[in-house]
Amino acid sequence: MADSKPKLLIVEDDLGLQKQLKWSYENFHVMCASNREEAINLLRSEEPDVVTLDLGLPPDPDGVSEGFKALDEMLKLKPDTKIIVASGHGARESAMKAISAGAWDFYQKPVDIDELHLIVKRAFHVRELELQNEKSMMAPVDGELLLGSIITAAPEMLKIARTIERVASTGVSVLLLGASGTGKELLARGLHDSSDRRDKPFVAINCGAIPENLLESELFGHEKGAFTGAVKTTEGKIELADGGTLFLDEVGDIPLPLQVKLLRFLQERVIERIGGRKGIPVDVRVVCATHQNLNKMIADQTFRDDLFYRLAEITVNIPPLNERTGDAVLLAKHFLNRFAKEMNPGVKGFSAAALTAIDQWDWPGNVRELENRIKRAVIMTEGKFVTAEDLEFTDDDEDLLLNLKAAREQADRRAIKRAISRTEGNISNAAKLLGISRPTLYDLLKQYELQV
Ligand SMILES: Nc1ncnc2c1ncn2[C@@H]1O[C@H](COP(=O)(O)OP(=O)(O)OP(=O)(O)O)[C@@H](O)[C@H]1O
Repeated sequence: MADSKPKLLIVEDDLGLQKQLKWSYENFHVMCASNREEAINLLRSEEPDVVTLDLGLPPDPDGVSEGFKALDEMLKLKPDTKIIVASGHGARESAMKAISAGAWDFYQKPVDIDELHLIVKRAFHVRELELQNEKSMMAPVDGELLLGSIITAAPEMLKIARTIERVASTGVSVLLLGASGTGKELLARGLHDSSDRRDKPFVAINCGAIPENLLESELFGHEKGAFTGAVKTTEGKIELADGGTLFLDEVGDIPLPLQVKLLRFLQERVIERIGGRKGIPVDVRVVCATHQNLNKMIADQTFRDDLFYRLAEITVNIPPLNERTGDAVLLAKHFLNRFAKEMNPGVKGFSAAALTAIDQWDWPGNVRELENRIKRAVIMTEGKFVTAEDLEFTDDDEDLLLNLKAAREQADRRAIKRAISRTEGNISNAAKLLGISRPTLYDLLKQYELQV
């Protein structure tokens, strides 16, 4: 009968110990090998996820050469196998060497069955997380792709996408309101791509990034010789968008005199280049965005209300990333997938702690911040899994944690990590430093998915 229990391979030449170990693992499908050859055969045929490996195997039972050969061969055959090596008393050096050769963990002989049990269970647990992570990385995100390129599963965003789709083929002007990095430009492009103007240009201009004295020429263009430096006639963004969509980002930054000129264009649909004498008819759909409060600007008379009504026939409020349930993690996986493919193919996913941190972070810079953090982490990480440290969440951000439980967890994690690094990975001493028992420390390591 097929056994669906996780598979554990015990490589041990002491048959008495082999039997004793076999009996102690009821929850796993245990198989045993007494030498390297048997071990490799079982690895090939059974593909166990976790292996415990005694380094002292025949024909070199008192040395470590045969054990290291077995370790190397197994990792070459199946690199994701979690191999836990046993080292003789005082053989810390070979244990370290094994870790640097790719072993997952080590334990010291004589065997403490309970301790080994915890190490084995943790290895299975991590392997399972890796598998889940890999599976979700492979899953296509198309189901969550809206308007061609917007990734979301949050009901608020689904509603926005539906609104945009619905207004896309009408001619109405759309104003997108949202903080920086929330995806305003992406939505504007989505609107263009869903409209019947999709085969014509989509032209974006960030009105806040262009000095006031150049903005008019950027928008309306200029004739040769219109001003010093105007060496040739240049079309403005409005003209370049003819037939298509013009995206005016940070529209609240347009100075008042230019607001008048823009309003005139929207009424008459004709532009005049700077220094030009003839009107040029232009057919564009205008989509605007801003992070500013235009109603307040209207009250302060820094934004014209007649222009506002022209630009904002429909207003869409885009929520910040931290108000879109589940989206931070969804987007993080998407970006990791993309950047890993482009820049660091060895990266397979996030550690569980990193995912928790992503979920809890406030994301003041919204999707742009998320994208940048993930990109940096994928480039910098040294392992297969991006950790919370790789993402550079700093200490001052504690107050952004979700609740007291999360704050306690973070404090626990820090104290445990510190104790472990101070005792150079010695669990017994780390437990003493922390004033807890060794099994409690193992439980915590498991609970927080920390690696020694
Ligand atoms: N839902 C999303 N799915 C995938 N990528 C996204 C999403 N939202 C934003 N992005 C990406 O995040 C980055 C920032 O988005 P975008 O430039 O559209 O934001 P914005 O609100 O226009 O920012 P700003 O106001 O600062 O100009 C872009 O690289 C964009 O592709």
